[in-house]
Order: sequence, then C-alpha cells, then structure tokens
Amino acid sequence: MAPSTGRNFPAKLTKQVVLCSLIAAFGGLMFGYDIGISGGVTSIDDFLLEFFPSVYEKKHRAKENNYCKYDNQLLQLFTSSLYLAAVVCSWAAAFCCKKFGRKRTMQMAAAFFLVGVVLNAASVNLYMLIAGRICLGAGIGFGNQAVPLFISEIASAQYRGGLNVCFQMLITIGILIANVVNYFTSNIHPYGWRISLGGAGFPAIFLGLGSLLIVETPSSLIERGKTEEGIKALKTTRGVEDVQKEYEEIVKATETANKIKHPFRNLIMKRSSWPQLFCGTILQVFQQFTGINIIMFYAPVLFQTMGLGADASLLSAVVTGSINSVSTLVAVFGVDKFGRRKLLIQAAVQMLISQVFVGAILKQHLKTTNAIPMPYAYLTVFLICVFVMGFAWSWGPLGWLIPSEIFPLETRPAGFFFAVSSNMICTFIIAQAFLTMLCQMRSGIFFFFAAWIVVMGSFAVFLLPETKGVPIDEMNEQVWKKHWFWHRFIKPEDEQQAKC
Ligand SMILES: OC[C@H]1O[C@](O)(CO)[C@@H](O)[C@@H]1O
Repeated sequence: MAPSTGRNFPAKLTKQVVLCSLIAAFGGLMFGYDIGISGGVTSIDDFLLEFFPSVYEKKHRAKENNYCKYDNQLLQLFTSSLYLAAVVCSWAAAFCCKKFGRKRTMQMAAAFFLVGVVLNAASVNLYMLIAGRICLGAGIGFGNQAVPLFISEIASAQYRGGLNVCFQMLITIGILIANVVNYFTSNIHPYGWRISLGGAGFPAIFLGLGSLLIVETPSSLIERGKTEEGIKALKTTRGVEDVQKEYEEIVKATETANKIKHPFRNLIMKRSSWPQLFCGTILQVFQQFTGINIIMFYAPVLFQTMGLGADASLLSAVVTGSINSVSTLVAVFGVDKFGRRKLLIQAAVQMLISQVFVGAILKQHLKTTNAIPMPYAYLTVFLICVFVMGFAWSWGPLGWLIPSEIFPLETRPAGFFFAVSSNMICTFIIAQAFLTMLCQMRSGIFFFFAAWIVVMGSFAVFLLPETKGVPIDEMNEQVWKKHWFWHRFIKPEDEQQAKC
C-alpha cells in the first residue's frame, strides 16, 4: 500500500528512485572530496614548498604567532577561486537545467570537474593550479545546481527529505575520504599532494558514467514537452499506475512555467516569489555562517594553531569528518519524520553552546605563540565534534533540501540558483577571509559565528514554514498561503500581474 499524507499523491519508494538519487548524489561526493582536500593539502609541507614557499617559511619560523602563520592571500585564493567559478557557473547551470534537463546538466558537471582534476594533479605552477581550481568550480557549480533539484523532483513528497539528504551525506563522505587520503599522502614525499588532488577524479567518473543510467525527472520531461516520456517516468518513479492527479498538477505548473520568459526577472519582480526567494537564499547564507567551513577547510590548520602536532591535526580532522558523516544519517532518517524546523532549532542551540565554549577556552589559553594545554586542546576537539554533529543533521542538509523544494516549477532552477550561489559566495568569503580573521580576531572568531547562530535560530523559530510531506508542486497552496507572515505576499493579483 502506497503511503499517503494529506493531499499527497500515491507513491511507493521504488528501487529506481533510490538508485537514481544515490547516483546523482555522487555530485555531492565530488564537492565534499574537494572541500576536504583543499584543507589538507594547504597544510602539507611539500605542497607549500612547491607553490607557496613564503607560507612554508613563515610556518616554520619559530617565533611566528600561531594565529597568523597561515595568513596568506594567495593561499586563500587557492581554496576560494573554486567558489567564484562555481557561482558564475551555477547561473549558467540554471539555464541548462531548464533547457537540457537535470540529467544532462549533471553530465556537464562531471566533465568540467574531470578537466579540473587533471590540471590540478599535473600542476607545475600556480597558474595551472588556479586554472584547475576554476574548472573544478565549474563542475561543482553545475553539480550543486542540478543534483538537489533532480533528487527533489524524482522523489515523491513522502521520501523527498531523506533522499535529498543523501546529497549532503555524500558531501560529508567526500570530506572524510579526502581527510583520510590526506593523512596518508602527507607522508609520501614529495608528490603525495598530487595523489590527493588526483583522487577527485573517481567521484567525477562515477557521476559521469552513473548519470548515463538514470532517468530524467518527470517535471523536467513534461516541462520540455516530452509528455509521453514524462508520464512513463512518473509511473516508474512513483511505482504506481495511477499518476493522473500528479500529472495534472505538473502540467498546470508547466503551463505557468511556459508563460514565463524571464524566470530570473520574474522571481525578483514578483512579490509572491519573495518569501521563497528570501527563505531559500538566507538558509544557504546561514548554513555557511554557522562557521562550519572554518572547521572543514582549516581543521588541520586550526588544530595546529592550538598546538597539536601535524599528524595529530590531520587525524583530528578525520575524527570530525567521521562525526560529520555519521550524524548526517540522523537527517536522512529524521527529516521526514521530525520535520525540518525541529532539526534546525535543536541544532542551533547545540551549535551555539559549543561555539561559545570553544571561544572561551581559546580566549583563556591561547594568548600568544604558545600551544594550549593538552587536556584543553582535546576538550576543544570534543566541542568541535559536538558542533559538527549538530550541523550535520540540520543546517548542512536542510540548506540544500529546503531551497530545492519550495520554489514553484516556473522559477525552480532560477530560484535554486540564488540559493546555490549564495552558498558559494559565502563559502568563498569565509574561505578567503578565515585565516585573516583568525589572525585578527583570534578566539573572537568563535563568538562572531555564535552571534550568527542566534540570528539563524530565531529565523527558524519565527519565519521558516514547515515543508515536510508537502508535494513539491503544492507548496504555494499548502505552505506559503497559510503561513502567518508570508501569506501576505502571496496575493492572487500578484500572480496575475507579473507574467514577465
Ligand atoms: O559538511 C560540511 C560541508 O557541507 C557544506 O556546508 C555544504 O553543504 C559545505 O560548505 C561544508 O564544507
């Protein structure tokens, strides 16, 4: 018997949907592997010697202030150039998603990424390294745009949350694999870092080959006039024959979508799109301003700052990475059960407490060049794990899930573009600024992020609607029109007005 809640359409969890979602989620593995690798290689001496000799020298200068030894704009550009490229490319990817479908866009992602991997692993100078990062960024921009949309559309409402979280799940597994790879390759001299960077090819090959096997989403097929294929895809992905009602909803959404020639303009100008636009974008901004990436990119650097040795630092990054992956499982199984808001609010409290304690310990014990006493260093690693745990079952996965499910079909790729690109921009800002911020603000950086967590927690309490179990093409009716605050934006006259 197919489960059904509220006005849900009948559907079963089919093997095809699970398999397609998992294959698509390899886009997350690409992204995650890269995140983990960047942090690791920037603390490996052979890599620094080859491309950033001044950082190498500063790192080994005995008197250098711990907080500042990695502060170097070029080194930060290595990490962050990828995100700039990803922003630009996710805009192009939004067009490709609409015109060529989600599946083709994923294949483009894999192709760009592979070129980047080859350039990076074979780099002989900084230019090649940065050019490689830009291609990787293009791959990530295309992948991050297409994959969450693909999963949210291919899954029925009852299972959408859990399946979509697989994307973040694979991001975390990618980060973890990268941390482990870095741990071993850092001892392979002098080319271990090439193995680290080259390893990124595996997830891209998986995504590229895997995407040849998957089906296109019913919404995308119907939107592009492939009605017969769309109905067929609807039947196979839902695992039921009676798909008439859902088909009619998609056709209705498609008709509205086809009237809109400029989805980007429509989204910005039309008042009734603002709630989704605001919530989708701000969730991604908040996701980054939890401060998660100071840990993901720079955990080894951060732990070395606290005085742990090089190996202990890389190993601690492996520990935080494992906790990140395992805790994301809570979201896979919990998000369609507990709902989105409960997870976000609970985790905000947990993350706030750990940030404040980490800040307090570092303020007390890491004043100048000295390392902090070992028990406190380990307590800090523990608190960071508590923080990562909270992030992993909430703001991490839901930052992708909610924006991919709240926009109506006509503005979905365009709306999701704003969400993806705000993630990339904020990741860029944090990647670029963190080492300087650490150098300037010292332990204050943890209080800075704690303040953001207070703001985002309040947002989840007061402004974010619950979207659990609502069919994706019914959000306007069931969510926005009924919300205590946002309903005032969704007036029928607005819907008539801006058919730009
Ligand atoms: O799991 C942590 C990782 O997840 C992301 O927030 C993406 O959702 C990354 O920016 C971060 O490095």
